[in-house]
Amino acid sequence: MDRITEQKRQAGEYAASLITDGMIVGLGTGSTVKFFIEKLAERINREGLDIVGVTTSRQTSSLAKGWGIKLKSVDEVPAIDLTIDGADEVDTNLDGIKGGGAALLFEKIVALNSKRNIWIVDQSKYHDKLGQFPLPVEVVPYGSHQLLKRFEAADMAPTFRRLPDGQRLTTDAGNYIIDLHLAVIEHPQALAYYLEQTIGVVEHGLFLNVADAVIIGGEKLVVIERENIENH
Ligand SMILES: O=C[C@H](O)[C@H](O)[C@H](O)COP(=O)(O)O
Repeated sequence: MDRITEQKRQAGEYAASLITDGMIVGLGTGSTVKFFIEKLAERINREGLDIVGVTTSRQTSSLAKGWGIKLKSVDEVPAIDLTIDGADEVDTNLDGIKGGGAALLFEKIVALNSKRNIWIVDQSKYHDKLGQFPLPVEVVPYGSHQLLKRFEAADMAPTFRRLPDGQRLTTDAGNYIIDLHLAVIEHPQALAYYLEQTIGVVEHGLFLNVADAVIIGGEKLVVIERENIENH
């Protein structure tokens, strides 16, 4: 296992130790969450925990089902106690970019219906400012080429997310993803507002003020709580 994968495993497995009996748990998407789900399934079987999972993608649903985790949709539960999810980039305010796995829309819906959100990442994703990771924007297919031209005109270096065969990727909700190659995002709130006002944009990958804590794998595991951040 390479260093990054090992850090993902470490963060994911630690997150599984935070789940307690009776919880309704949001299950994020991605390679880090995979370690969390595997460890959680192990605990459910070994300790007989009564856990209900709420998934954020088809990929996670099939993974969790494979491990025998009981699942409900976000609309079938009163609220989610805790969601564990990955992130593509996290800054020192615990704001983040998500959607590298194209699951941003359902991830945001699950996150906003969760009492608490914890992200699990490896060290390479923790930066002073966001933007090194291209910002995913989920868009309605109709008019999406016009939207791409609009982002081009705004110097946002947009590209349609494509599958290896060159076809445009379609999300679980049937939309396209446009990735914005911004290099650095100086004003995340303003950018989020601009995208939210843009017709045709369904959702964007800026998750601002969402994570309550971030677990960073590494030689020494680091847990950063939002309430302990200076400018919180
Ligand atoms: O759409 C995908 C999600 O936002 C993932 O949580 C994110 O891409 C991180 O994935 P990974 O743990 O595979 O790096």
